[in-house]
Amino acid sequence: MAGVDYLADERNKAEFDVNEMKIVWAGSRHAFELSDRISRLVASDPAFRKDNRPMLSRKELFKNTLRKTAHAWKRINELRLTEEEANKLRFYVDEPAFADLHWGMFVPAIKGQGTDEQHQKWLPLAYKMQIIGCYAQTELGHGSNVQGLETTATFDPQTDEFIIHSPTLTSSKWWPGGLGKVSTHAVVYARLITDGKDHGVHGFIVQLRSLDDHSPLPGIIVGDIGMKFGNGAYNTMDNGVLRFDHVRIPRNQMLMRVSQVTREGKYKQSNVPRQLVYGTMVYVRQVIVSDASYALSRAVCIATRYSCVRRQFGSQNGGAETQVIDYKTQQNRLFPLLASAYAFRFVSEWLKWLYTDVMQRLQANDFSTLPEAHACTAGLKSLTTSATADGIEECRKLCGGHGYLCSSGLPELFAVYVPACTYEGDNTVLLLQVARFLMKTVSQLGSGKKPVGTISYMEQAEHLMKCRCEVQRAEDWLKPSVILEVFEARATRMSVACAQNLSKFANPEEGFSELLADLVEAAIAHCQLIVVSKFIEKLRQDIPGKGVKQVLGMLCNIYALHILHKNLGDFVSTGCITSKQASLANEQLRSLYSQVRPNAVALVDSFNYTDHFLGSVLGRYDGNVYPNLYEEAWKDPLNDSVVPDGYHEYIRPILKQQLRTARL
Ligand SMILES: CC/C=C\C/C=C\C/C=C\CCCC(=O)SCCNC(=O)CCNC(=O)[C@H](O)C(C)(C)COP(=O)(O)OP(=O)(O)OC[C@H]1O[C@@H](n2cnc3c(N)ncnc32)[C@H](O)[C@@H]1OP(=O)(O)O
Ligand SMILES: Cc1cc2nc3c(=O)[nH]c(=O)nc-3n(C[C@H](O)[C@H](O)[C@H](O)COP(=O)(O)OP(=O)(O)OC[C@H]3O[C@@H](n4cnc5c(N)ncnc54)[C@H](O)[C@@H]3O)c2cc1C
Repeated sequence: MAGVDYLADERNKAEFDVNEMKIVWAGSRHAFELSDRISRLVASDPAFRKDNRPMLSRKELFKNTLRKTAHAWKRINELRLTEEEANKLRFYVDEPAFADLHWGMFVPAIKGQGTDEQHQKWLPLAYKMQIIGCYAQTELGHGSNVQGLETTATFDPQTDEFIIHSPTLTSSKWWPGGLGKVSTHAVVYARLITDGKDHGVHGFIVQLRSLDDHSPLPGIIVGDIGMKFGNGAYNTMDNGVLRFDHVRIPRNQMLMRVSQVTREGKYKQSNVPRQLVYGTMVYVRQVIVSDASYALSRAVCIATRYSCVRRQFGSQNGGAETQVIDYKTQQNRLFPLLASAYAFRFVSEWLKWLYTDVMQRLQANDFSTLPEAHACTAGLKSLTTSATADGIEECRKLCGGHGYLCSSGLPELFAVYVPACTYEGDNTVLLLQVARFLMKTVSQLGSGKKPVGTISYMEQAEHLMKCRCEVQRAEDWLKPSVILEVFEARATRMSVACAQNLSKFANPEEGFSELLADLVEAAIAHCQLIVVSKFIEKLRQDIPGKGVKQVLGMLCNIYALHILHKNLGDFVSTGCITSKQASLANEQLRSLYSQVRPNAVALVDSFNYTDHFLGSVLGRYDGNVYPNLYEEAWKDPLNDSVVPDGYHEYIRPILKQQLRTARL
């Protein structure tokens, strides 16, 4: 029945103003209106259809992506979209493509590491897509260890050129998105060698393919690295392999903001930290945190709506069965994910602010906040992508058997999302960067150097090492000051314990290696504290709209108490809380689930996702799941004929043979 809203009752239960919540989720009224307009534009354009993706072969899939990307670019130009609008359009098209890397990494790498002159030359070409670029850093033999890259860029003073070379098989560039079949150019990371001296890894703009016929330039071998996890999914992207055989580029194609090579071949470093060479990664990690909130919210939206539609058991006198969302087990799995989606949204807003602030400081040669920005982007990228990948899979299970169908949208979402735990820095490797930052901070306590920003809580280390949680009743867990102190105490105690254990080793690096697992846990505790504290900070702001702040308060408490519940070992073993207080936290959590329950559908409606973007029969806005699921099944190519291809070759002979055997 078209037009019936099967979730209307759920929507009527909401205790807050959904329209105001949509604005909170989007970040501002402007952001909401823009996002709403662009999502509808994409959803109404048949060229952006995506429901056939799992059925396509790799070649068809890739060509389809090329077609969509070209169409998107056409629309962006026809409609004269701003950069913000164009980014949203690509987001709602929802198909990983070479353009993500062009806009997301190639352009930012040139902007961040290029000189003014290089900006003038390359950015206009890139902005008009007259060249298409990728970010070629990872190699077959090294990804995490950037300092271990092998590709060389050797300066030739005779010709004023660099010679880019892949000396070994393991030095082949391997993974860059957009490289395999599309990019005309790349920012290539290679060891800079002048006068026989190795100056470490630097970025170079290298042309890979002819701008006339797209063939690889002399000395370049380039191709796609092959099928990846899942059908459809990330296979729309041409992750590539690239080898150089003494390819020459002009000297002015080394990105020279951080360091320069003169005409004479002299290596000079600007008065900026060498880590700025890694600046594009910091930028993208911050974007990835924001994307985590979108990916998780999408899965949660599907699982929440479907959990209201789906009924199992509990029928009384022939009445309706129980909606599965009313089972406390379902709530205990789903509502923390709903809360996490909101928590990640708010922490990513803050991270974007932090990143912008660091960039402004860099312009003024103030590098003081760079280490914190690195630790926060690395740690939050790791925390949010791991939680999101696990959360999407949990949402699939929350949808029972139907969640396993591609038409649920969840298998593809998981397959597309899960590499986020690896790309832009393996999540464990990134947490170890946070751990280094924490150990450095602890070692400086009492030295007069004040910990600032997200680590400023360590200034109270003396208090946090011995404080006792004051919770006596379940409601005490609703006090933000109580939650903050407990999370700060846990993070401090775990870091200090690691530092104390490290100090027992004569060689600190050996100690670090031995304690890696504990260090990762301390880093997670610190990152979880950041997420909790930014949620609490958000709630201190003026948030208009009936009931909006109240329901966000519930989500904030669910996020914090669920983390506490899942990590009780940490909280109890460090003496931050007692086991009695742990059970009071659990009691409060159950009560919060009951409070959130009537608001669940409205909370996912607040994401304002179109059915096109969700791409899920189970998550449809109108909740009309069964007829559509039924109809969807018949669209499968296997159902094109009643008797399948292969019947005569393979099924019939078996059946006949069985008949003969039966007669014997
Ligand atoms: C708009 C849309 C955007 C994009 C589209 C989104 C998604 C597209 C999909 C996929 C894109 C994926 C792209 C990629 O994967 S690109 C490749 C990414 N590769 C990595 O992330 C590699 C990870 N490894 C590293 O980053 C580094 O090797 C390292 C682990 C950080 C170690 O570096 P190293 O030089 O050896 O440093 P250390 O000796 O450990 O530290 C020295 C010193 O430097 C500090 N440091 C390290 N990194 C940074 C940084 N980025 N910024 C600032 N400072 C940094 C470190 O803390 C240490 O400081 P000390 O004070 O302790 O000396
Ligand atoms: C879909 C996708 C897209 C990508 N796009 C790009 C791109 O556009 N451009 C680009 O340059 N690269 C890209 N990459 C590469 C990506 O950045 C790397 O794969 C990533 O940085 C991880 O590095 P690795 O593969 O070397 O992992 P490895 O470092 O080999 O990790 C293997 C295991 O070793 C562990 N490990 C490694 N080092 C340590 C350590 N020091 N301590 C403890 N444990 C450790 C890791 O935790 C992991 O479990 C992409 C990758 C994927 C999957």
